[in-house]
Amino acid sequence: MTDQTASDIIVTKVDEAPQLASASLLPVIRSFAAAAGVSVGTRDISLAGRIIAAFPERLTEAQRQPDDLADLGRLVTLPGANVIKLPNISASVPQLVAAVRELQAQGYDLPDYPEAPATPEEVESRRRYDAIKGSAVNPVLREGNSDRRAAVAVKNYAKANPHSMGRWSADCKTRVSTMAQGDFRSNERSVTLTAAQAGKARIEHVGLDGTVRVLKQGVDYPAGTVVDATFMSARALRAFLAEQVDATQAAGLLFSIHLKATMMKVSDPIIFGHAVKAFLAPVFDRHGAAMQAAGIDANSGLGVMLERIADMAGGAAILAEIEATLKARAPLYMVNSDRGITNLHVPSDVIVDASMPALIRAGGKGWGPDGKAADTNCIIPDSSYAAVYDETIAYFKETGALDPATAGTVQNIGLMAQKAEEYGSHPTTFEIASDGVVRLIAANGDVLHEHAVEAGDIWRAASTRKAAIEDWVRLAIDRQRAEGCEAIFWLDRDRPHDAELIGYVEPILAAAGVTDRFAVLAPRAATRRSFETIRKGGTSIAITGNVLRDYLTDLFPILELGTSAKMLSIVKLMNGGGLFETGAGGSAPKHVQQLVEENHLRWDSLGEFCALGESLKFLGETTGNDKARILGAAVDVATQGVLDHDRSPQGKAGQTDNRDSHFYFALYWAQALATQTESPELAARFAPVAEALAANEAVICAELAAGQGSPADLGGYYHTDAAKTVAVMRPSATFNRIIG
Ligand SMILES: NC(=O)C1=CN([C@@H]2O[C@H](COP(=O)(O)OP(=O)(O)OC[C@H]3O[C@@H](n4cnc5c(N)ncnc54)[C@H](OP(=O)(O)O)[C@@H]3O)[C@@H](O)[C@H]2O)C=CC1
Ligand SMILES: O=C(O)CCC(=O)C(=O)O
Ligand SMILES: [Mg+2]
Repeated sequence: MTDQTASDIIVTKVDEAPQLASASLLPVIRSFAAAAGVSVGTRDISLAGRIIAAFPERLTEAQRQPDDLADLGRLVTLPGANVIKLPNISASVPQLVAAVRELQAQGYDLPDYPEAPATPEEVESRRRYDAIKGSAVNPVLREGNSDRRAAVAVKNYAKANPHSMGRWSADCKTRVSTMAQGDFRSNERSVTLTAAQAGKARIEHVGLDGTVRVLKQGVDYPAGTVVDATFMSARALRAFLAEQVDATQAAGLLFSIHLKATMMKVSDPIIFGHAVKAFLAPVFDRHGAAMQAAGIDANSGLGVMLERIADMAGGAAILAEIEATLKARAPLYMVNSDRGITNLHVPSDVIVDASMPALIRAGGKGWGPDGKAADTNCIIPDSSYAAVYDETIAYFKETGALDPATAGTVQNIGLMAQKAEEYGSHPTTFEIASDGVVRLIAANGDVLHEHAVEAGDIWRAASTRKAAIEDWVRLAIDRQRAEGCEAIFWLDRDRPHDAELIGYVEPILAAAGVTDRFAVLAPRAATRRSFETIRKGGTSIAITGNVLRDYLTDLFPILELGTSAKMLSIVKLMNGGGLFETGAGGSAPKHVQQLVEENHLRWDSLGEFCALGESLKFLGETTGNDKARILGAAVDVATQGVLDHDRSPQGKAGQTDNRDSHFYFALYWAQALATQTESPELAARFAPVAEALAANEAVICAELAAGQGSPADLGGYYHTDAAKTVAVMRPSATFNRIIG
């Protein structure tokens, strides 16, 4: 087989809830896979693992870890790649700092995260930490476009067992507020590169006095690349936010801001910082300079700010002013009202793809400081995609909530490969230092884009490669052919970038003779059409760019299935391999908190089961290992069994949890293998396993339940203690013995 460095399948080691779940599930997978001669390796892409790998020279031999992310980034470009990717933390600065502190406390001699690097050593540490920050993993691994949908069994289960939905009342005042001018959408320019313009481009800033400063050079754009440039005007953003602070209060709504500070790791923390400053404007007017001198950065959020101010001379007075300002303003949308954590505390606590659907599912309600649900002003500064949520809310106000018992489904084909579009733009995003002009200049000297900018503006270039676009359209054609249903390219002819994409899409559809099977609609119209289709029980394929891939694969699943954790998420790698993502959601920090408090893990591994089935079947196809294929088909049966018998985790201690669901998954998997007839050898091997698991069900369940209800010790959060984690996640000696 190809170079997977000796393993047939690689499973990523990640963070938080999915990592805890892996501690229980991976031994089952390894044990079963061995029967088909399939080896399952791991690569550590956790936040802690990536931090450790970045500072080998400061660590002991025993502490050091190789750079597994770099290794995986190489693997996914090989034809034989077969990777199961679990969700990992895309760290905001407060998360990164917390992880570093935890590792330091465990004896790792890591440098502090330098907020304001001064010495050459600090500049170097900051450079290494910046590479770890934000969404640093997904763009590296996603060497292909994405196909996310609910497996038929999962969708049918959701219809038969509909989750709760909040009610929409006609007088609901919840709304989306977005900028009308000066934002990324309004300033966008786009061009498709000619062969003459291909090569290494550069980005430069020309000051008002004519001084030229190169912001970035050697940006490699092959011919046919769609190259965009745009900027968010800081002046327009400040005016917009100030207006929203007042308008929210006048309308009697909760103030909320929804960004993607993780994936958009350069631009969105800055925008978040502007929101913190706008909300606390009186405090920043009076103490802004003093706070800045004390190294306080609003971009990291109110949480860190409050800690730091408490340490400042005269801090108590500033804290009192913050409290008074918060009282005088509109109430804030809360992350955790019991603990007083607001929307403005941490930039990565409210992430638009998950936060907006949760609010919409709740009937347009957010949580206020009083712990009660209330109508909310949802501020999404950039208007590029805000219309999707605005239209969704308008639609539900008109028609009432979606009924998951009868709703159809929206699948997604997402343009993601080769760091496509905005989600690949971090290295070419800049907070502008002074007024002037920013130019993007092609290798041949052509000025591709030019913008007059002011200090503080956020300028960025994004690119989308021809090969990635063509692959995406082909994937859409295949998917539409397989489903025979409505298929919509969510592209806006009036948006410069989308117009360039349409320039690719339409000729490819025409050449394939399938033009009539596809519609091209701007996001607002596509949103309405898709909801109308699924309300009638139909299926629609949303063919979208990278950002809408992310947003829609939480929005529709959360409304249709109650969660995006159950999504099938396949990335056909462009060089022939397969990347199987688990679910479409994140790493659920709230679940870890619950495990630590009461030893109940409500993480649902259904996404992992779906990914595992696909990965094994793919391995069977690509290597001719028929047993792997049979193992994969049996995974699908087991997944169905977990659903049919209601063995998915539930919310409260004492109910079925993640570990219980893994036992039942193993039981049904073994039974499916024991009863299949294609491989008598596998049947013979698994018959006694199935028998032993079934015979010991009561004992195993009792052993799994024994610790529930009391606190669990993992020996860490970002870097848990391996032995303690195993003890917590594999508490059934009987189950372990049978699997082992
Ligand atoms: N692919 C990736 O690598 C991704 C990583 N992330 C990262 O994840 C972290 C958290 O992001 P956040 O936006 O809070 O989103 P999450 O998806 O982690 O959490 C939102 C909520 O979704 C529910 N949920 C998600 N997954 C599951 C599951 N498998 N089983 C049961 N419920 C689930 C939980 O609801 P409830 O609490 O009601 O049970 C959870 O609180 C961030 O660090 C972010 O960067 C985010 C998205 C994708
Ligand atoms: O990489 C990230 O930060 C988040 C990815 C994500 O939300 C998604 O792919 O749906
Ligand atoms: Mg997402």
